[in-house]
Amino acid sequence: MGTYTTLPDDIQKVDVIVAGGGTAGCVVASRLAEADPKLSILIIEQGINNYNVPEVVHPALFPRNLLDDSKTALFWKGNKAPQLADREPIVPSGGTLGGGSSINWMVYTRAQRSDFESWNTPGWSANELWPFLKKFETYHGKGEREHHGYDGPINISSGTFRAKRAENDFIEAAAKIGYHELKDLQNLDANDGVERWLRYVGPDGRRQDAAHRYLHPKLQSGDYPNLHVLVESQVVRVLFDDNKRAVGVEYQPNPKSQAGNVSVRTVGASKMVVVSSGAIGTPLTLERSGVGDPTILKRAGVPVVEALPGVGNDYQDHHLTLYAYRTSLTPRETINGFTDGRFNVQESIKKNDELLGWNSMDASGKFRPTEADVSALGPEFKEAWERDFKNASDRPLMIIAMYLSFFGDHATLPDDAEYVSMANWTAYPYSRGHIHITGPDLSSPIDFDVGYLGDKHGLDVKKHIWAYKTQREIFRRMSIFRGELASSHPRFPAGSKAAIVEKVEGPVLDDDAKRIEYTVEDDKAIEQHVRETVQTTWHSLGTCKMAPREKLGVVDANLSVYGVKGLKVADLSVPPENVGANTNNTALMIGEKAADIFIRELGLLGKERL
Ligand SMILES: Cc1cc2nc3c(=O)[nH]c(=O)nc-3n(C[C@H](O)[C@H](O)[C@H](O)COP(=O)(O)OP(=O)(O)OC[C@H]3O[C@@H](n4cnc5c(N)ncnc54)[C@H](O)[C@@H]3O)c2cc1C
Repeated sequence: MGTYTTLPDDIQKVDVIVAGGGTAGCVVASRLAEADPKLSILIIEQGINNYNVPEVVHPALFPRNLLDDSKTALFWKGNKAPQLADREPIVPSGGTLGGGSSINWMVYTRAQRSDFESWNTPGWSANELWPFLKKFETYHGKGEREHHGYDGPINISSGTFRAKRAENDFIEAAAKIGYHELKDLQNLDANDGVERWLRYVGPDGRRQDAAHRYLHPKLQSGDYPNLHVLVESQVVRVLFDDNKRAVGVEYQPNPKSQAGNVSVRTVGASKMVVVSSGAIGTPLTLERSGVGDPTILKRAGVPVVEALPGVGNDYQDHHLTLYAYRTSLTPRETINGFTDGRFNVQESIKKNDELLGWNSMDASGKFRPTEADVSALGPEFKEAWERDFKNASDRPLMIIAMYLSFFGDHATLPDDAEYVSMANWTAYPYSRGHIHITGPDLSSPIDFDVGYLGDKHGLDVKKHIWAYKTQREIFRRMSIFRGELASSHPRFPAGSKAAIVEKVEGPVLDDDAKRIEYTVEDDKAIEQHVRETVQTTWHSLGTCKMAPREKLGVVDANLSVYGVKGLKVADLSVPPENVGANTNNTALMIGEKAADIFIRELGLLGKERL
C-alpha cells in the first residue's frame, strides 16, 4: 500500500493496472479496491501527488494551476489553425493525481438527458446511468431532492462564500431578457434558464477532487494494503502477449520531475489494464501500443497489434470565449486579489479565509435562442437548429457563465476597478478534430488538430456571435456594470452603435425590450474577434468512442477495446457524442459505471470488506 515515485522491487505484477490517475482513474481504482481489498491494483500517474497541494485544495487558487510553470497541468500544443487566425492553440488538461478534478474550475453541471440517449449504447441510457450520477455525490443544494445523491464521496455545495450582490444582479438581469431562474438546472431535463450554481467544493471550503475524495482516505487508512499509486511516471505503452491479451505496461519516470532517473521499466497485470489517461492521453497511449489506424501507426513506426481506425478521431471540446467587464464590486467580491498579489495567500490559508473556499462562479445558465434569433442567424443555421435542437428541448445552444475573476494578464489591467469575466461556450460543437502520435515515444511530437470553428458551414462561430450579444445584454443590465474592457471585446467599426463603452455608471440598459443594434460589419468584427480568441474549455472528449466498430468505435458497451483482450478504456475518451455541460460530472459517472462493469467481470461482487 502507498504512494511511490519508484515502484518497490516486490511489485512486479498486480491484478489490475490503471494507466492514468485522473478523475475517472481514481474512481475506478478506489471502487475496485472497495469491492475486494485483496485485489492488487496499481495506478500509474504521470504527474505529482496532489495531496494537500495548496492550489489544488483551496478553490480560489484555481487559476494558478494554469500558469506557465504549473506542476499540476499538462499543456498540449495544437496544430496551426487557419480558421483560428493562424494560431497554434494550447489545450491544458489535468496533469497531477486527480487529473482534471484537481485543477478544474469546480463548476457543477450535469449533462442533459438526450445527451446520454444520443450515445445509443445498451446500459448507458439516462435512466440506467441515474444510479451512477447519484452515487458519487453528496448534494448540499436547494435543488430537487429526488434528482441528487446524498452519500457519495464528492460534496456539491456553495463552499464557504457566495458574492450575493453580483449573483442576484445576474439572475435579475437575465430574467429581463427572458432567461428565468430555475430551481434545479442540473436535473437532466431543465434548460433555457439560469441558476445559482453549486460547485465541487465541500461545505468546509475544500476542493472535491477525485484523489482527495476517493483515493487518499484509502491510502491513509491502512485498510487497503493492495492499493498502490505510482506517481511521476508515464505509461509508454500497453504490452500484449501473443494472443493479444494486455499483460502489463511499459512506463518511465517522468523526466520533468525525475530527471536523471529515466529508464523504461515494465510491470505486469494478470487480470486487466485500464487506460484512463484522458481524452488526449488515452488515444496516444493506445497508438503507442499498436492499437489504432494502421496508416498512422506505420507513419509513426509502431507495429500494428490491432487495426482500429477510430483511435484519436473525432476530437471534441466546447469552444470558449471570455469577455471582461469593469464592475463596482469590491476586492472581496472577486478572487482577483489571490491572482494579482493583493491578497496574502499564506496569511489567508493560515486564517482560513472564507474567500478561499470559493470558485468565483455563482450564477450562470444554459441558453437557447428565440425563433427570431435563429432566423437572424441565416438559413443554414435555421436548418441545423430545426434538425438538431428545435425538438430536443433539453439541449442548450450555449452555456453562459459569470466568473467574478479576470482571466488574463493582471498587469495589463487598469487599477481603477475590479474586472470580471463572462464565459461563453458551445454546448454541442459541429467541428471535429483529431489527435495522433507521429512517433513511437513519449517525446515524439503529436499531430493535434483541435478543430475549433472548423465546421463546414461556419455554424459554430455563429453560435458565438449570438452568445456574445446575449451575454452583453445581460451584463449591461446589471447594476454592477461599470464598462467593458476594450481589449477583450471585438473591435467594432468607427461609429458603430454597438461600440464598446469603457467607463459608465451601470446599468445602461433599462428598457427590457430594447436590444443593442449590430450591423453586418459589427457581426464581422465579432466573428473576427472570436476567431482570434476562442480557446479550449478544457472539455476534451470522444477520441476512443464507445460505438460499433464499423462506426469507428474503439470500445464496446463494456469499455473493452475491440480486437484485444483484457484492455479497457475508462475516461472521457469514450463518450461517442458530446454533453451539454462541463465534463467533470460525466467523467466521475464514467468512473463509477466502469467500476461497476469491471467488478462484475472480475467476479468481485460480494467480496467487499464486511
Ligand atoms: C483547467 C480546467 C478547468 C475545468 N473546469 C471544469 C469545471 O469547472 N467543471 C467541470 O465539470 N469540468 C471542468 N473541467 C473538465 C474536467 O475536469 C475533465 O473533463 C475531467 O477531469 C476529465 O476526466 P478524465 O478522467 O477523462 O481525464 P483526466 O482527469 O484528465 O485524467 C487523465 C490523467 O491521466 C494522466 N496521464 C496522461 N497521460 C499519461 C501517461 N502517459 N501516463 C500516466 N498518466 C497519464 C494525466 O496526468 C491525468 O491525471 C476542467 C478541466 C480543466 C483542465
